[in-house]
This record gives sequence, structure tokens and C-alpha cells, in this order.
Amino acid sequence: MFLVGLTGGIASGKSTVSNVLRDLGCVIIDADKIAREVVEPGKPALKRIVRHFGKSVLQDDGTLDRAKLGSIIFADSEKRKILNRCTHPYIQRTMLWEVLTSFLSGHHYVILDVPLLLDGSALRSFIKYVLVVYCDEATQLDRLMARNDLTQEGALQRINSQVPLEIKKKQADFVIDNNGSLTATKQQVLELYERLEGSYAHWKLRSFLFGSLVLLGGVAYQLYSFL
Ligand SMILES: CC(C)(COP(=O)(O)OP(=O)(O)OC[C@H]1O[C@@H](n2cnc3c(N)ncnc32)[C@H](O)[C@@H]1O)[C@@H](O)C(=O)NCCC(=O)NCCS
Ligand SMILES: Nc1ncnc2c1ncn2[C@@H]1O[C@H](COP(=O)(O)OP(=O)(O)OP(=O)(O)O)[C@@H](O)[C@H]1O
Repeated sequence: MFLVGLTGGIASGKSTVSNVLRDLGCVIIDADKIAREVVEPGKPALKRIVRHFGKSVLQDDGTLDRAKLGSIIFADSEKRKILNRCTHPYIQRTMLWEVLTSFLSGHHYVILDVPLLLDGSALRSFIKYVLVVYCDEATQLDRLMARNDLTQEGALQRINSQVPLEIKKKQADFVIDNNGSLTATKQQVLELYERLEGSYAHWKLRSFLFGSLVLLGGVAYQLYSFL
């Protein structure tokens, strides 16, 4: 059993890659999705956020005003740290619980899609292979501005709130270069998938050999005691 961390920068293409891996049958646990669940009305993370940022970050129906909170925390690193302290413990706990249930239901490796994995996340120590989805900053900026309808300043604030992709790339076991076409990216994901499956087969063989050795040792010990 092992964990693969899928990370990168904002709008570098993590969801694009994780969708391909999911279609291939991989289990993906998505931190952004869980981050939305833990701040639903009534949840403790939302109460913490309101305690620190005030009721003005809520919409009339009591749900989090994500655009408003985003404009506060991406402009101020201290406020970002406060938000992380309000949400990350709940996100991490939920992710580890989902990992446990995936392993109990028979999956041998699980992919954690965590944007901030290499930005100091406590989840890093559980990860066997780190996969970074990379694109250059100009491409990242263009894609982010287009997807989130942001000004250049707003998009740069978000990019600069994270460890640069060039640094994350150096810490990767695998890099997916997502500068090119979607077809080129899919081809790299297929190659990665085959390596993960190969790594699992290798692990299974090693476990089998280790188990057999322990069994043989036990039998030999019993025979020796008997004689
Ligand atoms: C600030 C919030 C309300 C903005 O919501 P919004 O819908 O605009 O963005 P969304 O949640 O889809 O996140 C988009 C991307 O922003 C980046 N991002 C989000 N939070 C952070 C953060 N605290 N620091 C740096 N980058 C971040 C990630 O790359 C993420 O993939 C939201 O991102 C949030 O609650 N963040 C705190 C939780 C968190 O750290 N999430 C990241 C996954 S652990
Ligand atoms: N190879 C590609 N060619 C063209 N557009 C792409 C490519 N890869 C991703 N995109 C587009 O770029 C945007 C960002 O991609 P995606 O949502 O996968 O990034 P992400 O890393 O998951 O972002 P975030 O973490 O911010 O949610 C999307 O609009 C997506 O359609």
C-alpha cells in the first residue's frame, strides 16, 4: 500500500491530470473538494473562519463567500496562514480517513491531489511518490486568468501565494509537463500510470517473497525445536 501525491501550482493542470487517472481506474482523493466540504454551514472550520474573519465573509444564506475570502487571503500572507490554521487540520483528517477506507476496501495505492503538498503540508511525510504537474509561469498565468476570469494582478497574487513551480519540480519523483496539448499531457499520464502499476506489481512480488521467507523461517524453527 502506498500513497502518491499529485501536486503543482494553481491552474497548472492537476484536475486535468487527475481526471485522466480517475478514468484509468485510480482512486483520487481531492483536497480542494474536501476543502469545500469542511466549510459547509454548521461545520467547525466555518465557525473558526467566522471567528477570525467576521460575518462579512458569509453570504446571506450563511454559506462562505469564497470570492470575498479569496480576495482577503491571497493579498495577505498572515491572513492566509490564519485561514490555513482554520481549515487544514479538518482537511487533513478527512483525507487520512478516506485513505484508510480506500485501503480497507482493497485499493493498493491511492492518489492524493493536494495543491499545497510541497508548500509545507503535514501530508508530505505520508507520500511515497510526488508527482508535479508543471507548466511555465506565462502559461499558468494565461490559464488562470481565463479560467477564473481574473485580472493579471489578481492571478499573479494567487500564483505568488504558493511555492514557485520551478522549486516544486525539483522535488518531484515524476513531472508531467502540461505546457503542450491535452493529448500530449494524456500520453504522459498513461506512461505514469503504467509505472505506478509496475511499482505495485514489484511491491506485491517483494511482499510475497518476504511472506514466504517468514513462513519458511517459522517452519524451519518448528522443525529444529522438534528435533
Ligand atoms: C480561499 C478560498 C475560499 C478561495 O476559494 P476559491 O473557490 O476561489 O478557490 P478554490 O478553493 O477552488 O482553490 C483554487 C486553488 O487556489 C489555491 N489555494 C487555495 N487555498 C490556498 C491557500 N490557502 N494558499 C495558497 N493557495 C491556495 C490552490 O491551488 C487551489 O487549487 C479557498 O481556496 C479556501 O478555502 N482555501 C483554504 C483551504 C485550502 O488551503 N485549500 C487548498 C487545498 S488544501
Ligand atoms: N494542456 C492544456 N491545454 C490547454 N488548457 C489546459 C491544459 N491543461 C489544463 N488546461 C486548462 O487550464 C485550466 C487549469 O487546469 P486545471 O483546472 O486542471 O488546473 P488545477 O491545477 O487543477 O487548478 P486549481 O488547483 O487551481 O484548481 C483549466 O481551465 C483547464 O481546462
